[in-house]
Amino acid sequence: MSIDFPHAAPAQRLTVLSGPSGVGKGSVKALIQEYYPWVWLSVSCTTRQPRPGEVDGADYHFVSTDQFESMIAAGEFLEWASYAGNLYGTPRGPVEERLRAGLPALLEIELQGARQVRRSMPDSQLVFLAPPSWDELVRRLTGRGTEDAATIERRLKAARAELASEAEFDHTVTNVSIEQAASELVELLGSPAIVKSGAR
Ligand SMILES: Nc1ncnc2c1ncn2[C@@H]1O[C@H](COP(=O)(O)OP(=O)(O)OP(=O)(O)O)[C@@H](O)[C@H]1O
Ligand SMILES: Nc1nc2c(ncn2[C@@H]2O[C@H](COP(=O)(O)O)[C@@H](O)[C@H]2O)c(=O)[nH]1
Repeated sequence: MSIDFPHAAPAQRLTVLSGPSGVGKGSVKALIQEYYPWVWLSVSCTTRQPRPGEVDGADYHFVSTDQFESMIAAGEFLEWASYAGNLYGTPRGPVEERLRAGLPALLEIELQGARQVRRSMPDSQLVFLAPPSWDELVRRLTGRGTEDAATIERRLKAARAELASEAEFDHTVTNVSIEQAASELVELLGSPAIVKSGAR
């Protein structure tokens, strides 16, 4: 069944969540998946090795560098970037399908990718997830315990540039608590779209 109200939800647009490594993007995303299941999240491709507990196809599509490069050549990415020694990209098809159906979509990506989306889809809204302080960011990134010292150093170097880019974003959400940040982000996504037939 398809319902067409005269004042149906406006055409949905893409929302991009970005912010420095360790700020809590993944944590906010996980809470949104659990408590706001109507929010659709893109699953990225990456050449990085899975962390313990990460599931292929759910957290990421873990691919080889050859596979990733073939996807670039075939134009399969909406955006992609090299970040801290690995490649990351958003598969174009699922996002475009979602937006064509008039449903909101959320990407969690780093700064270079956010800039590409801004250029190719100027209608998208860019949300910056900020840490309460630099010291807290360092604490979160090191406390996660998933990267070695050299990788943490690389990510903190990138974080300085990412923090300096905040003014390029449409909105800032400060991640004081995961629940508060998730709720502010969901507010920015707008109310759940009217679900059309066949779309979830
Ligand atoms: N509001 C918060 N308060 C305290 N700790 C937090 C908060 N948000 C996230 N954390 C913790 O900070 C660490 C980093 O969080 P997370 O992995 O979600 O960051 P990220 O932005 O996704 O990082 P990356 O970009 O490197 O993947 C985790 O150990 C997480 O539990
Ligand atoms: N440009 C893109 N960046 C992405 C994508 N998927 C994730 N990311 C970002 O990469 C870093 C590192 O992630 P991690 O899981 O290795 O810690 C982080 O900032 C992610 O937001 C993507 O498809 N494109």
